[in-house]
Amino acid sequence: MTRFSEELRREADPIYRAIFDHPFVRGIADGTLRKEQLIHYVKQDFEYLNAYIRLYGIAISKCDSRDTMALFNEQISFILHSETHPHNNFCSVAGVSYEQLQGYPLAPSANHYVRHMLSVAHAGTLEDILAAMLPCPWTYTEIGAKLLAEVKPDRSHPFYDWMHFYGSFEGGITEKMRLLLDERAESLSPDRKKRLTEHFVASCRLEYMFWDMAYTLEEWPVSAAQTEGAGR
Ligand SMILES: Cc1ncc(CN)c(N)n1
Repeated sequence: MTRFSEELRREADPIYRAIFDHPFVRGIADGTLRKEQLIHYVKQDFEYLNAYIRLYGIAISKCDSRDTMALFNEQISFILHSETHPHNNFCSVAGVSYEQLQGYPLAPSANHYVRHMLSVAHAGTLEDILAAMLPCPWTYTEIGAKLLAEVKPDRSHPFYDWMHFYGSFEGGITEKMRLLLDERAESLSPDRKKRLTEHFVASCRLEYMFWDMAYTLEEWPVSAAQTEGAGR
């Protein structure tokens, strides 16, 4: 029997392929990204990952098993203590400190992505949350694996650390989230599965837009009079 998550992946395949071909991802492969693009990405991704930690918090509040609570708790630690490495890789190539890039407001596409996941999480069940959160690790796992296989970077490549970090995700959190979702999807109606597919596809589209936002240095077209706070 085809896994439900396999059906999701198939549905979103054109979006995955567009992400692999996106100029930001190609720029990681060939090391040609500009300093401003790396800086914009890190500013936005720092806030995005803060929101992702909050999503795990909401997911924990909707869990019925200790094992799943423990998994989400571990993932919060992973973001706090390990997912800083790829950010530090971009910062060192851009020649800026990580601390300088923290606390900025979310740009339109990043804001859209975060709002999408948070609204699904607040209104939905654990399977709604898993469907909306899954493209985050899944697309990066595939990008990392593809870039490692294609570029075979040596230590002199500026994004060696980034590629190795995400290229070694395989079988980790993506597979664990898929198993949780597949297990729960077995008892769901076709209408509920359709809804989960919509959450998943929307997050895949927003992954694409996040790369585009970083590449084009997307900002709000008009600024506000007051100093804006972080992307909460
Ligand atoms: C936008 C985004 N998507 C996914 C990942 C990988 N956790 C990330 N750091 N940022």
